[in-house]
Amino acid sequence: MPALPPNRSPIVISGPSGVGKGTLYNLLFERNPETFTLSVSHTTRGPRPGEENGTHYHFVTKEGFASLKNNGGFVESAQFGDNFYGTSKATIEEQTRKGKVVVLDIEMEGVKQIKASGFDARYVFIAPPSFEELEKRLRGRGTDKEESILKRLAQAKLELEFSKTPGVHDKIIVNTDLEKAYEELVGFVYAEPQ
Ligand SMILES: Nc1ncnc2c1ncn2[C@@H]1O[C@H](COP(=O)(O)OP(=O)(O)OP(=O)(O)O)[C@@H](O)[C@H]1O
Repeated sequence: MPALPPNRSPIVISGPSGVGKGTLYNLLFERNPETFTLSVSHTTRGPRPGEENGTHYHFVTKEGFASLKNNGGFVESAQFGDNFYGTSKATIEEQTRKGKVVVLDIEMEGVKQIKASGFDARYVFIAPPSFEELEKRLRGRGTDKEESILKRLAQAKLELEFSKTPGVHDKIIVNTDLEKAYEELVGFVYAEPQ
């Protein structure tokens, strides 16, 4: 595998919760540590124990966040509960300048925003082999309460529907077998620019 893919534009990975996005891109990082990096988001929520500013998130005040947003500094942003989250253009540009291919893990509304912003990226959707298998993975992961699992499954229906919109994603990978899905992702990421 060459050290750097010929196309270095950021990769936006989306797909329903529990489909295996994190599992897949973590393999990409583990196996190619010099090449890829996960985009670091901004958030107004406070750091949890062990979280470092600049590594897990850029922790900012609500005022700081609002000012960045008003200046068009985010390619996408969202509010969850009382907290704001966003992906800053400057952060991605800085990580790209350091020679890394930036991977972004973005949910559906964020993908719509990024696409609307005209941001130059490659869009990959990770799909489950079936809805039943998605539910099995979410339950098998053992990290979510029943209420959260039901919410994620309801949202998954919308995401799967959206993924059928022509022209939104450059690549759709069905994550049936993890190694095969990984190979497909690598094949796409290292492909020559069209
Ligand atoms: N191909 C696969 N076959 C079977 N299980 C898988 C496969 N890929 C991932 N999994 C498992 O599915 C579960 C969900 O994976 P993961 O946490 O990576 O999903 P995610 O899409 O990143 O979810 P979220 O958006 O909620 O962070 C994990 O327990 C993971 O080990």
